[in-house]
Amino acid sequence: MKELKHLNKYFKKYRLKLLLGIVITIIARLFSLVVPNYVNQSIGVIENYFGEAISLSQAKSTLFQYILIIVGTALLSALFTFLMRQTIINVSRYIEYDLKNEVFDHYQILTLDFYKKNRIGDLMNRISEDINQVRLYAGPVIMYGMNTVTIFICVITIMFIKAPTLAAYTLIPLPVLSILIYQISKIIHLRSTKVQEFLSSLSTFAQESFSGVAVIKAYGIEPQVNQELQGLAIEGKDTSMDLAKVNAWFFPLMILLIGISNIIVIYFGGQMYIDGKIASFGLIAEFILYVNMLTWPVAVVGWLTSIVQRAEASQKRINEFLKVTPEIQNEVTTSSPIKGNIEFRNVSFTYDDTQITALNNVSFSIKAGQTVAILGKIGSGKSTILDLVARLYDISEGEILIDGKPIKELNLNDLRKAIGAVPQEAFLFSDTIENNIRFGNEEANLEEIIEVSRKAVVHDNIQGFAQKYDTILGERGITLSGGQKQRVSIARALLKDPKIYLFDDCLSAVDTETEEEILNNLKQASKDKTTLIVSHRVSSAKNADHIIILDQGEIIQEGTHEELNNKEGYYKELYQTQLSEKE
Ligand SMILES: Nc1ncnc2c1ncn2[C@@H]1O[C@H](COP(=O)(O)OP(=O)(O)OP(=O)(O)O)[C@@H](O)[C@H]1O
Repeated sequence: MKELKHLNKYFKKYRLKLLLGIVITIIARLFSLVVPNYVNQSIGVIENYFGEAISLSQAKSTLFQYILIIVGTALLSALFTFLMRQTIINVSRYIEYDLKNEVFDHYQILTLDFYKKNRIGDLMNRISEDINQVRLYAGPVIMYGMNTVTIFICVITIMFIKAPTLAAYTLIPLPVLSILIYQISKIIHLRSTKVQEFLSSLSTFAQESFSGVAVIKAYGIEPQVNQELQGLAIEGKDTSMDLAKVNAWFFPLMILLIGISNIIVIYFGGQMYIDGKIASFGLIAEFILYVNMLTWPVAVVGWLTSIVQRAEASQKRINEFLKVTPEIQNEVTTSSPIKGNIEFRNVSFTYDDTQITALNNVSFSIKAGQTVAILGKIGSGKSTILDLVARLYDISEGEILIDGKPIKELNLNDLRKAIGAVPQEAFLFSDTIENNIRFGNEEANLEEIIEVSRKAVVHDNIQGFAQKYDTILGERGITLSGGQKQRVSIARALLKDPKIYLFDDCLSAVDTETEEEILNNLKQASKDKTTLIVSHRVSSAKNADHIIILDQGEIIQEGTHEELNNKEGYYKELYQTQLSEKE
C-alpha cells in the first residue's frame, strides 16, 4: 500500500464527497437488512394463523403491513445504492481525471532523454491502463469495501444475537469460500495479465505491419508476415482459453458454496426447531437470506484484494515516472527578454545514452540579426548545435551564452518562445493545415497564415487541395509529400516571428529552384533575426554572413562564402561538386 499513498492527496481533496458516499453506503445496507427480519415475521404470522392464535383478517392485515415495509425498505435500499454509486464512483472518476492530468503535465516537462529511454507504448500504457487499475482502487474498492464491512458487522451481530449456535454453524463455509475465491482471483489476475501482454504485442505487430505496408508489399513478404501473425493468433487463442477455463470455475464454485451454507442452515436450523431450541420456523428463512447476503461480500473480499494488488503495482509504475526529474530545469522565474546574440565558448557535448561525443571544443559567436550556416558530413554534430541553442540538452563542458548571459541563467520559457525551430523531420499533427501552421502563433488570423505560406512557397500547393487550408492531414486525411511537409513546417516557424530561427536541413526535400525562392523569402523574413541554417547544400549556405564547417564535432573551417571558396578544403570541394551536378 506504500505506493498507493500517492492518492491520499486526492482522497483529501474529495473527502466530503467520499464521506457522504460512505454514509450513503451504510444507510443503503441498513435498509436492506430490514428485509430478512420481516420475512421471518411474516412466516411467524402464518404460523400463528395455522396455530389459530390469530384470525384470518388479522393475519392478512399484518402480512399486508409487512409486505409494504419489505417493499418500501427494498426500494429505499435500491435508491441509496444508486446514490452510493453516484457519489463514490464519481469521486473515482474525478481522481482518474486529476491523476491523468498530473501524469500528462509531468510528461510534458520531461526532457528528450526520457523519451529516448522509454517506449511510447509504455508511456501510453501508464497514463491509460495503469491509471484505470488505480481508479478501480479509488472507487469500487472503497464502495464494495464499505459495503462488505457494513454487511459483515451488522449481519453477523444480528445472527449471533438471534441464534448464536445456528450463526456459528452457518458461518463455517465462509472462510473456505473466501480463501478459494482469493486463490482463483489470483490465477485469473495472472492469466489476464498474460492476455493483456499478448494483446499489446499483437497490436504493436499489427500497427507496424500497417505502417510498413509499403515496404512489406515492395519486398513481397506478405506470406511471412501472415505466418508470423498466425503464430501470434494461436498463442493468443491459447492464453485466452487458459483464462476462460479458470473464469469458468468462479461462479459454479460460488453457487456450490452458497448451496452448502444453505443446506447447513436448513439441516441444523431444522434440527434446532424440532428440538425446540428456536421458536419460529421463520428464523431459518431469515438465516438463509443472511447467508445469501454474506456470500457476495465474502467473494468480493478476494476480488478486492486482487484489485488492490494490481492498483499497487500500477501506481508503482506511475510513481516511477512521476519521480523522474527533468534533466533540464528552469531555475529562473523572472522574465528574460532575448535579443538573439549567441556565443559558444569551448563547448563539448557527449550524449548520455550513446556516450557519443557530438561536439568537441566548439567556439563561435553570432551577433543578433546575423545568419550563420552550418555544413558538414553526416553525423558531424550540426543538429546538436541547434539542440543546444534551444537548450534541449545541457552541456558537459564549456559555455553557451545568449546575449552575453550563460544559457542556464535565462528563463527557459522565454528562451524557447524566442526560438522558431524547423526540425529535420517535419512533424505535423492530424489536424487541418491551417491549425498546423497556427501552432506557431495561436492568435494569428487566416490572412497571416496565408502570408507565411506564400513565403514558405507552399500556398499554391495548399490552394490545390479541395479543402484548401481546411484540409485534414495525417491519419484522418491526406498525406503531404516530404517537401510539402517541410514547407508547412517553415510556415509555422515564420508565423511565430521569433528572435532566433533554427532551420535544420529543412529544405532537403525541395528542388533547388524552390529552395532558392524560399531562401530569398527567408532572407526578407529573417532580416533582423538571428538565423542558423544547417544544410548539406552550399546553395543554402552561400548567402550567410558566416559559414561553419564541422567534422566529427570539431570546426574545421569557417568564414564567408568567398573566403571559404578561395581556400582549399571541404567547402570548396563541396561547392565545386554541387555546382557541376547542377550544370
Ligand atoms: N539524441 C541523440 N542521442 C544520442 N546520440 C545522438 C543523438 N543525436 C545525435 N547523436 C549522435 O551524435 C552525433 C552527431 O549527431 P548530429 O545529429 O548532431 O549530426 P548531424 O551533423 O546533424 O548529422 P546529419 O547531417 O545526419 O543530420 C552522431 O554521431 C549521432 O549518432
